[in-house]
Formats: sequence, C-alpha cells, structure tokens
Amino acid sequence: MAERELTVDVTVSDKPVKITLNKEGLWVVKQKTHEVSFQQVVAAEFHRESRKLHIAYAYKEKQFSLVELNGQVTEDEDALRSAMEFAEALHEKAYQGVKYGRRLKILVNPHGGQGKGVIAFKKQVEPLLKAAGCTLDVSETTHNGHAYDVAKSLELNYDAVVTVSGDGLIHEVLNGFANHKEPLKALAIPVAPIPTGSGNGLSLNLLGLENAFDIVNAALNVVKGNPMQVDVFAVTQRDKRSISFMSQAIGLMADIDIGTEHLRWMGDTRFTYGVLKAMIKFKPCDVELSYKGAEMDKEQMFNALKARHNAEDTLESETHVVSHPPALNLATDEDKPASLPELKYSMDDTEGWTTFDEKMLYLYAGKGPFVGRDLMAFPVSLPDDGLIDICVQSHSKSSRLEILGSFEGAPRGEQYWLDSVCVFAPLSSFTTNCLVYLPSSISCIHYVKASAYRVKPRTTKGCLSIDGEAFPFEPFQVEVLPRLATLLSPHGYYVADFHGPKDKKGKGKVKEQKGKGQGDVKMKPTTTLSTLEGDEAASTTKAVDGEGDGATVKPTTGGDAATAATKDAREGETGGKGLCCW
Ligand SMILES: Nc1ncnc2c1ncn2[C@@H]1O[C@H](COP(=O)(O)OP(=O)(O)OP(=O)(O)O)[C@@H](O)[C@H]1O
Repeated sequence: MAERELTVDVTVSDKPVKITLNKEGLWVVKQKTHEVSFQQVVAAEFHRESRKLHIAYAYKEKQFSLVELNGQVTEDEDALRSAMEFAEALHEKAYQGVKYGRRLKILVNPHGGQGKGVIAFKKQVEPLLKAAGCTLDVSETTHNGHAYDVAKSLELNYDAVVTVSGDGLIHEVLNGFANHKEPLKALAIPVAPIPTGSGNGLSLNLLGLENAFDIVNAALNVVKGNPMQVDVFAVTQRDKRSISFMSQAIGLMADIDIGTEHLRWMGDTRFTYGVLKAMIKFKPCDVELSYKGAEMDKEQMFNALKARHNAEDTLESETHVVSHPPALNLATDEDKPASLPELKYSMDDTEGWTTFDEKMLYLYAGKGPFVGRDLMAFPVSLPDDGLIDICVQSHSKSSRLEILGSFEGAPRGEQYWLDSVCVFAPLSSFTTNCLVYLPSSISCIHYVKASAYRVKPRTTKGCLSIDGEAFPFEPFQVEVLPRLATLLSPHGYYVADFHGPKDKKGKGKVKEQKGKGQGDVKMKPTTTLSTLEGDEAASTTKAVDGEGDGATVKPTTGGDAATAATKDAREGETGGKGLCCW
C-alpha cells in the first residue's frame, strides 16, 4: 500500500461518515471519532455491486467491543474506485504478518469460573471471530479431562486452539498435546485463552492486568496474536510425567486451594476459611527441596528482565513489529514424528544441586508474573529463559504478624523487594476473596531461578497443586522444557508492570502497560476532521449500518467473567492425575 493518506466518505443511516487511513491507523468520524490501530481492525471489504464498504474493528471505550460499520458509497466511479483501494489497503495493513481467516479449534468449558463461558463465547467471542473470517470448530467440554482427550487426538491443521475457560483447560490441552502422536507439532499449535475461568493467570500474563479480563480483547488476540514460544515444565512423579505451564505449589498455598475442595458449598468463603485455618495452624511443610540453581541474586534477575524488555521495546519501535523468537525446528524424519525432548536430570542427580533443608510454610514455583490479579508471584520470570522461578517461604523466619501486616503491594510484585517482612495478600488466582501468604524477603523468603528442582515430602499428609489441579502428595521433580509450548500473544512478552526496588513511582520499572489495550494508538490524521458528539456507548457488538448502529449485545464485563470467581467448575480434583506419561 502506498504510504499516503486515503479517505473515503460513506453514509450510514443517511448520515455521513468519513474514514481516513494513514500509516498509523484508521480514523472513523461519525458522531464520535474512533482512533483505531491496524491491530484492532479485523475486517475491511468492499462489495462493488451493493456499493457497501464493510469495516469491523474492536474498539475500547470502557471495555473493548466489536464495531461493525456498513457504509454506503455513492455511485460515482471515482468514489467506487477509492472505496475499493481503501478496503484493499486497510485489509493489507490489518493483516500484515498475520494470516487472515484463522482455522480455530475452540473449547468452551460451561463450568469454568462462574459458568459464563458459553454466553461469553456466543455474545462476545464468536461475532468477532466470524467478522475476522475465522473458521470455527467449537466443542463444549462435558467433563474433566475432555479437553485433554480432544487435544491428544487433534488433527494438526488448526492455526490455534482457543480455550474459553480458565487455566485448568490450558493445562489439559498442553498435556493432551504432549501425549499426541506428534507431540512437537501439536505443541507448536498456539493456544489462546479467553478468560472465563476463576484465576485466569495466563490471560493476565499475556494481555496485562488492565485488559486481561476483557473478553473481546482476548478474542482480538485470537485473531491478531503472534505465536510466542514459552518454556513449560516436565513434572515427574514415580513413572508418570505431565506438563505444567504455570505453577506448582505445596504447603500453605496448595492447602488453601486444593485442601478446601470439600468445602465447595461455602463458595468463595472456603478460601478465607482456608487461610484463617492455615494462619491459626501456621503449620510447617516438612519436605526436602533440592534445586539446580541458575541465579540467586534478585538485582541481577531484575536487571535481566529490564534488559530484555528494553531490547524488545527497541526492536518493536524500530520495526513496528512485535519481536518473536525464531520458530522451533520441527524438521523430522517423515516416518518418525519428533518426540518430546529427553529429560536432562534423573531423580538421583545431586551434582551442582543445592539442598534447602529449612522447614517451609510453602513452596511456590512457576512462570509468568501473575498467578492471579492480586498476586504477581513471579515478577522477574521470563517466558523463555529456560528457568523456573522458585519462592520458598521459611517457616521459622516468618511471623503471623508480619504476614498480616504486608499484603498491599502483592498485585505489583512488591513483596519481591521486601527485606525481613513477610506479606499476606488477597489472591484471585484462587478466588477473589482469598487471602494468601506471599513470598517476600531475603530472610524469610528464598527466591531463586533454577533449571530443575525436586521435592521429597517427609510426611504423607499434604497437598500438591499443579496449575491449580490436585496431584498426589508424593516426591516429584520438575524440569524446564525450554520453549516447548506456543501461545498467542499480542506483545511477544509477558505484560506486567514491575518496579525496581528504589523506585516505586516509575523509574526503573518494567513494562508499564496501564491504560493500554493491545491495539491502542496515538496518532493524528494530517487532515482536520470534524468530531461529532455521539451515540457510541460501550457495547459488546455494535452494528454501524443502514439499519442503525445500536448495540446488538449487552456487555458482559471482564470483571464478571473473572473476578467473582468460585471455581465451582472443578468437579473432580484430578485434572493432573489422569493426564500423564509420555
Ligand atoms: N462440563 C464440565 N463439567 C465439569 N467440569 C468440567 C467440564 N468441562 C471441563 N471441566 C473441568 O473444569 C475444571 C476447571 O476449569 P478451569 O480451570 O479452566 O476453570 P477455573 O478453575 O474456573 O479457572 P482457573 O483455573 O483459571 O482458576 C477443569 O479441571 C476441567 O477439566
């Protein structure tokens, strides 16, 4: 497309609408002006016979909604030619580097979170995906393990697998892929979450706190996101192996979630109950932890994160393209599908391993800064550094009072910098009203990056939670599998606003994303456009066409979908138990 400005005049319900395309995006001037980035545009086409210009885009007022504009072009030959040129140019810009009309396998969990997955899909996700020309193959999951079965035998001709649920379904899909007859090819299919679960940790990390629970924004990522390779973890227990993509927890963190499953009837209160019980008990978790450490210095970890983000920012601003690591080499013998990589460490390896032999309140290990909207548990984690972040809260060096006194900064990961103070925080990864301990200080917290770790319980009683799913409380070993899984991401990195130790007001912070959607733009057209006051209240889907441009669907707030979480989806506790072995 020529890098010049293009303008087209159309009428919508007999009212004039001016649409301008310049090199930064689109301006739609109706009663209000919409500034739209190319990332937000999902469709642009012109039908010569009917003289209709159709443009669809996701637009954010309070939340993102789909706007569909059907403009009538006059019969004038020049106007028709301009409209055609305009639509072609816009389509090309909107899908630069991205395949138009993705073929999608969609898994909708009707029981995830508050049970709004089906309605959110029908009203907010499906219209946008259809507008974007995607081919949809939709299955509603009927039971625990269903998504695993689907992924395990999935035909590998989809452009992405979309999970309309929480983190549990993603865990199932990745394990299904790992047990696929062509596991590497399966794991190269990107997974994209639509956050209708409880914690939705992955959505937080991909889309950022501000927009993570915005369903339409998440749907936009399905259409426009780029594949981002991420490390996952191989969890070995006895002779079984499974994939974890987010976290493993034992001790207090696991007790609060898994250990209160039998109190589902209490709703969210069960977590508060769990915390209170845990606080009273203040029970140490008696295990032996060993790890193959790679980095122990918090400043170094922070600097590595900052350097990485600076490099990404530079690349992005120079090229206007999100940086992505090169694709995994899947070249393989035709007759022999590539299998998963061999594990490097055996359960008996000790060379270069460190043993942590203090009693702990909990161990929490994983990847992705957020585990829930109120807890940035692993603020310095990177998607593909080949390492896992491990936090251990010491039992002997922690006190209830300290813990109770310091929960405010947990959503920003501030506990990472605290010295000699333990924190206590509301944690929405488990539920909105849940209060949970957080890792914090040098004295009471141990925060390291490792390539593998091993836990040997000294007792039979306890809970092990892997990606929020219950596993047997038995010895287990975790090893990082570098860049094995693929996700769709609008940014190519985790979105989390994490500050340096001495600067809570902005200097030295990493990845400020506040107020930004994935496609927000700041641009000015070179011509002056009149702005009309208007009718464009936030809605889920807006049709701007000859029939009027009223909202066709009521918005479901992102908060609805994700905040008042009850986790009542998980009937059995055994997502992990059956999903093993490769
Ligand atoms: N039809 C169904 N009935 C009961 N359970 C189901 C059904 N379909 C899927 N499941 C199970 O629901 C569980 C919960 O799903 P998921 O983890 O995605 O949501 P969540 O627990 O609300 O969110 P999060 O994990 O983000 O906190 C999964 O273990 C999945 O196997």
